[in-house]
Amino acid sequence: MNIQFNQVMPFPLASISHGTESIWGNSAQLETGKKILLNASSGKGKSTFSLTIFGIRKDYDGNILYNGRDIKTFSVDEWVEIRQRKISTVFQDLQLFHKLTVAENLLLKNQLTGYKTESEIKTMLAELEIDHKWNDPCGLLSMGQQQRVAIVRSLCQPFNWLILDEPFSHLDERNSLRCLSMIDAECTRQKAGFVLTSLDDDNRFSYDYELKL
Ligand SMILES: Nc1ncnc2c1ncn2[C@@H]1O[C@H](COP(=O)(O)OP(=O)(O)OP(=O)(O)O)[C@@H](O)[C@H]1O
Repeated sequence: MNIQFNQVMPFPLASISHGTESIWGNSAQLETGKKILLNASSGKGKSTFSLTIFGIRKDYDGNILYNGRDIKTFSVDEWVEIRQRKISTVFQDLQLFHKLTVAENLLLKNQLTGYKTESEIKTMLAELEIDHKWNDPCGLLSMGQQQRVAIVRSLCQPFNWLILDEPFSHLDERNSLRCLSMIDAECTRQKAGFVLTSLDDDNRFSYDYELKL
């Protein structure tokens, strides 16, 4: 699924200056299957980008097209289908249910499409060294552990695009690399692309290209 940004300018960002390379106010293409770094300093709109592309924020001029269709024209049912099968996300606030256990958070998501088996989900947790938290409420996990749960949850569905908003901000280098490798493997398996937003350049991975805000 191609995603096209045409002269998109979120209202809160209209009054600050953006470089000629910025997505904001220009044209930009997210090409099917590409692995993209979106690098921008604090306050330039990384979270705004993630919420806008997912149809949660609509306060912008210009338009965003999925395969040529303006996302502002999608019905509620179409958004349900897109969010279950086309685009997966890890937002900065993670959006985990704090009172539910790790198992409940993951299985609740997974049962929408039955994409993974329980054993596959446990294997992913084990690879990220949080399988021992299976029965613990998410609210009692450290922020880095919660980030890892949210990353695993984002992989428990089919998708064409994975949007990750600063997903490693609480993770050490070793865990960041493990997560990156898991994300890369799942995207490759699904022939999907991802956009990973970051405050800095990231030389740990060979991204297909970089976008700026
Ligand atoms: N819902 C909103 N209504 C009005 N202004 C907003 C809204 N959300 C964000 N902003 C403003 O838009 C600008 C960009 O915010 P955003 O959170 O997208 O930046 P960011 O690049 O993700 O920042 P950080 O790296 O610090 O997380 C900020 O000035 C913020 O105050």
